Amino acid sequence: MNIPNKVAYLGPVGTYTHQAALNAYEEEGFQFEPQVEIKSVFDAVQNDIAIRGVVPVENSTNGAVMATLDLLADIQGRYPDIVVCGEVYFDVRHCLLGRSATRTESEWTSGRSPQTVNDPNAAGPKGTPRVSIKHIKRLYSHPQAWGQCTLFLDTFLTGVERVDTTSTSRAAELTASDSTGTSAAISSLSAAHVHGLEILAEGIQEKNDNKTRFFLIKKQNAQPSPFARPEQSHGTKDDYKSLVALTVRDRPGSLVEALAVFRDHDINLTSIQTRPSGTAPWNYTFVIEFVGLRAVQGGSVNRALADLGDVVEHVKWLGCWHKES
Ligand SMILES: O=C(O)C(=O)C[C@]1(C(=O)O)C=C[C@@H](O)C=C1
Repeated sequence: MNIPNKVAYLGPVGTYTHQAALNAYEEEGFQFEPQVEIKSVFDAVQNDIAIRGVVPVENSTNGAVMATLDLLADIQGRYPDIVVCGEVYFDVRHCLLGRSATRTESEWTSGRSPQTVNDPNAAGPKGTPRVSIKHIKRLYSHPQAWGQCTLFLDTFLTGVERVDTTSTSRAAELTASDSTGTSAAISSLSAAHVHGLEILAEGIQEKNDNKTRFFLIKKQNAQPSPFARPEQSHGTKDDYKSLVALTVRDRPGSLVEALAVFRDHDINLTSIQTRPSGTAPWNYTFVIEFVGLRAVQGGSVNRALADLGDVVEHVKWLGCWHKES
């Protein structure tokens, strides 16, 4: 029998999402399938190519990952079955990866590492380049990473062209393919190894406690997988979080009415993100996360969902999961 056991993640190998996916599922015998963009992870899960997906949703320094919120809110109805079934927090420690100016072209192509890479004494103060980076003319990274490294970029790489990439590991891949050695990527230690790049600077993110939260997604009502741990088998309802996306009617007080439903059912909200709904200019979708577990029948979450149905224009259930912090 062909048992689906694939986990789709934002690739290529070496992204932070890949590392989060390994943390979540490595022990369970899954196969890991890199995807080019966050949307492709949703496509793979919706189309049964993968049984689980892993996507970034929020960074502690730079805020929400808009692409993920928009795909979850799914205004075009392309992902009707996708729900969140878990979360993973991952410490994000960015590096500047590239080639040092002192290396000759033949050293770059032979893959020989210069001393700076493995020399523990080579690192200067936190975030300071280990070698001269004056030769860097182009920087690649995922847009989320720019906002996590503002101080480093403003201090050492001001005025250098920035090119957005679909992920930080893709940024490292593009840097590795630049034979002039004048490109650099903001990426991970793991991507440095995967793409054979030097670590020009390490720990260049603004905050020491920089973390990204990732969502684990699946299809609602998917058959339980023999590979996945049961997701809702432990703790009380306060150990779970739930997610909905809603649009309210265009009239005074409509958002207040929606929020009052959560209060009336004693439900504690943990975040509200606002996104353009896509239906008309200045019309918004609210992605709302709260403490609570949705029971099969009854319970405060089901009662709140029923009441929300009476006061909002549209509400989409987006899943519940055991909270990890
Ligand atoms: O590009 C990666 O490596 C990713 O996994 C994506 C992502 C994100 O979108 O937030 C994940 C962690 C970091 O915050 C930067 C980028």
